[in-house]
Amino acid sequence: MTELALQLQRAARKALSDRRFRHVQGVVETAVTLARHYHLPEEKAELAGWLHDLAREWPAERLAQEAEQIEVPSGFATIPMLLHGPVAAHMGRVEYGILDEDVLNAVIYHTSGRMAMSELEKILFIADAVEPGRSYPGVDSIRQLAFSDLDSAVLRCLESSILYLLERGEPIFPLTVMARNEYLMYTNSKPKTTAAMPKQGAVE
Ligand SMILES: Nc1ncnc2c1ncn2[C@@H]1O[C@H](COP(=O)(O)OP(=O)(O)O)[C@@H](O)[C@H]1O
Repeated sequence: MTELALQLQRAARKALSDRRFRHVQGVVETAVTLARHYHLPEEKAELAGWLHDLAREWPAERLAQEAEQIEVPSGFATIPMLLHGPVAAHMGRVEYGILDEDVLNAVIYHTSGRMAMSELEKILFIADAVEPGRSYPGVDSIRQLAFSDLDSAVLRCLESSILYLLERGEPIFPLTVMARNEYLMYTNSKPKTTAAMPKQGAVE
């Protein structure tokens, strides 16, 4: 593990409850495994994993206050819980000197997803949804799908997330819907994989 990864791991340990820290460990493990599988830089996947939830346990008011001081992509502030990604990316930049835009974007969009995600963004997005601690209908088939077809796995994660939000009567960030439509179109236009498509399921 690099010194920077170690620093971020310690920061996550300090900032998060035991339960959430275990989730973050699971995300790192899953993201690094996926990166290795797809021949992507494992070190970036690890950094993004340790960083992504650093502000996840901040109260909504603190996130909203912080978001006024920093640059946040448009629309995020309308759903305060989504701000934990952009806030963590800002911390990565100013407190830990992470300047890699791909790592920072993966962290910014790890909850919402977005259209045209980079491979690293997709990996963190999927890892957050399917790390070993996650349990919801369909999660096992998304886990398998992630190793054969990243885009289809992204689509299933987006749809699970949308279903979960609908069932709970929560607002849905428009970027998530736009991403779902794009990945739907994209995966429909690709030759079908043999991997089993999961049933609908909600992200916890
Ligand atoms: N695409 C989205 N649009 C709107 N709200 C969302 C979206 N994704 C997540 N949320 C909200 O943000 C909260 C935190 O999401 P997330 O970080 O994925 O949760 P978790 O604690 O399970 O990792 C969710 O419980 C939900 O209320």
